[in-house]
Amino acid sequence: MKKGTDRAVDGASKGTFKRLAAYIRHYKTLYAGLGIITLVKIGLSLSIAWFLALVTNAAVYGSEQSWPTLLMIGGGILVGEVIVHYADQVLRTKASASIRKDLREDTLNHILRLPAKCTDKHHSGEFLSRMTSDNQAVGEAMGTTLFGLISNPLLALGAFIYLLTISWPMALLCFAMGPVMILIGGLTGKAIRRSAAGQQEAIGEATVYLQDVFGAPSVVKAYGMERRTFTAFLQRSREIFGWEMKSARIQGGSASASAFAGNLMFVGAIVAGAYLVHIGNITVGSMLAFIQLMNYLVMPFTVLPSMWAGMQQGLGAADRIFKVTDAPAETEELLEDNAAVESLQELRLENLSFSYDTEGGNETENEQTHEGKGLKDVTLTAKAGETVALVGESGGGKTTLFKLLLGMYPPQSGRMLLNGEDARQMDLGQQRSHFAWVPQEAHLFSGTIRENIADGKPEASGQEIERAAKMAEAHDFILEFPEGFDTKIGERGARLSGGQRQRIAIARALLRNAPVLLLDEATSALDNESERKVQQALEQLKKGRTTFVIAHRLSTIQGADRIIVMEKGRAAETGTHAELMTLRGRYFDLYQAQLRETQAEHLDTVPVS
Ligand SMILES: Nc1ncnc2c1ncn2[C@@H]1O[C@H](COP(=O)(O)OP(=O)(O)OP(=O)(O)O)[C@@H](O)[C@H]1O
Repeated sequence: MKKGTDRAVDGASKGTFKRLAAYIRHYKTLYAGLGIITLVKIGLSLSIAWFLALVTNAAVYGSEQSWPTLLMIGGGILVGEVIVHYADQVLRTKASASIRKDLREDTLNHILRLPAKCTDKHHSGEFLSRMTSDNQAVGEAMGTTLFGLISNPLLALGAFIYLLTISWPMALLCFAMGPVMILIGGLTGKAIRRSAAGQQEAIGEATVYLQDVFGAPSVVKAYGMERRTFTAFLQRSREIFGWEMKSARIQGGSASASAFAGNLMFVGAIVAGAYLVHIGNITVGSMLAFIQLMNYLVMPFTVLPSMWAGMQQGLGAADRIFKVTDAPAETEELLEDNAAVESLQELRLENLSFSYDTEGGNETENEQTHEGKGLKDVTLTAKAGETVALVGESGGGKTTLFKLLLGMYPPQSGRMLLNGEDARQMDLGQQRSHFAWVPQEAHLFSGTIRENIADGKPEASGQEIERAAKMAEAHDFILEFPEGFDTKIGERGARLSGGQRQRIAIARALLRNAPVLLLDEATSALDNESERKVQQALEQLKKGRTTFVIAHRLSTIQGADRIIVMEKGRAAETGTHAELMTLRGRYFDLYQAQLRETQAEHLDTVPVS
């Protein structure tokens, strides 16, 4: 048993229930209706015992009730049962589904507003589990389980009161079995809760693992990872099985102990009832009613432990959901669609500094060990239409600079000025409306090509989308698909080539038409023809815009207005290609190294005749 699981179970507190009660309050009428139906259901159950006594006494002793009256009462009870069961089932499901819907929507609303510092740390599978299996568990707890927990004790109480009217010593004797049942439930309840939580955790881990595997089937195949993947999953699958068996054994033990106690009581009641009839203390009808009522008294105690476990499981799931929704969000509300601003004369960074380690909250430990994880004192100015190239070693901080420009992380010191206005004075949507970002991986969404391009500007007309596709050199290949712009591209664009995906991403950025373009160049991964097309598309995109480009091939950025060599988060060198070559520093070394590589490649490809 993992400690985390213990905490998750014990953490399912009154506070959690209070928070869920706030959701219930939105459906006061529905829950009040369900309360009434529960009472009617209990009344109907008890009336069956009463009816049993009436019919038996009519048969044995000939009572005042005529047979037609008895038939009408029986029919009435039956019709009532049908109506009440239907309403109960539908309304309980409605209650569950309503809570699940609200919670699901609130959870997504919050996840979408979480800052990058939080989303970077969590696996997307964890968020998915909160939205699906945990959501399901909470819904069940707040519907069927909650009303089961209310109606069963009420039914037992009703049966007890009725029993008192038949024979109070017997009623008290039966009720004395209650604590035995509660003891059995208490002994097993916690174990059931723990194994259920362990099971949920194991399922969560397996889901996260499978999500990674299913997300990259080609890598699994290319690296021959099938067996390893299968073996790794077997372990997880068997862990789930182990927890399930543990639950089954505990629940089996609990059920058989409860059944034994229940049967003992049942047999005892029949014998005692028969004796009371024999000595003329009660009628035969009362004895049958007594036996039926005893069922109502015993049954709740047998089902309550597993219902209580279900409630704890639901509260544990709610706790996990609330942990996500309690994480501070970066905005109060979901941002509006942030249409791009029209122009930007100047973007200026002044001594911008940022560290992932201090952002994570463990500054002292990491300050010496992870020097350079972030940005330090970056200062630069980019005017409208200028191109600033970021080059340098892997891990130098180039992507981090993009993240800060986009407001994914706040700078810890220094500032960013957009047309002289401090970005800290703007809301995040406003800040982001200055940028169009072409990430290294295209990050397309399932849906059609049209929908993906339109993500750049949701209200764009068909013509605008086609124009963007033409400028991005994507129009021709799009029309080669039978369904053209309405082609579904598959999960993350699986039906497109790498170059095609990038050109769609470029078309998306073109359509956005923002004054600053952030380009994480990934052309090195493409073949020459694709690269040429993507480069052409990029040239279109850069026209008239301020462009920040992360360049891996120095040959593509020689015309840049400014080249910045990033090293350990600092701008180690800044200048034009010519200036930096004259400087004979890091850029010069990088350039020479790439030149040698290119020449070696060229020599390798010259045919030997
Ligand atoms: N979310 C994160 N949390 C903690 N550290 C991070 C995070 N993202 C990046 N880093 C670290 O910050 C440093 C700078 O990373 P960054 O992605 O900016 O480098 P880069 O210059 O873009 O590298 P590359 O050229 O390889 O893409 C690296 O040491 C990296 O490990």
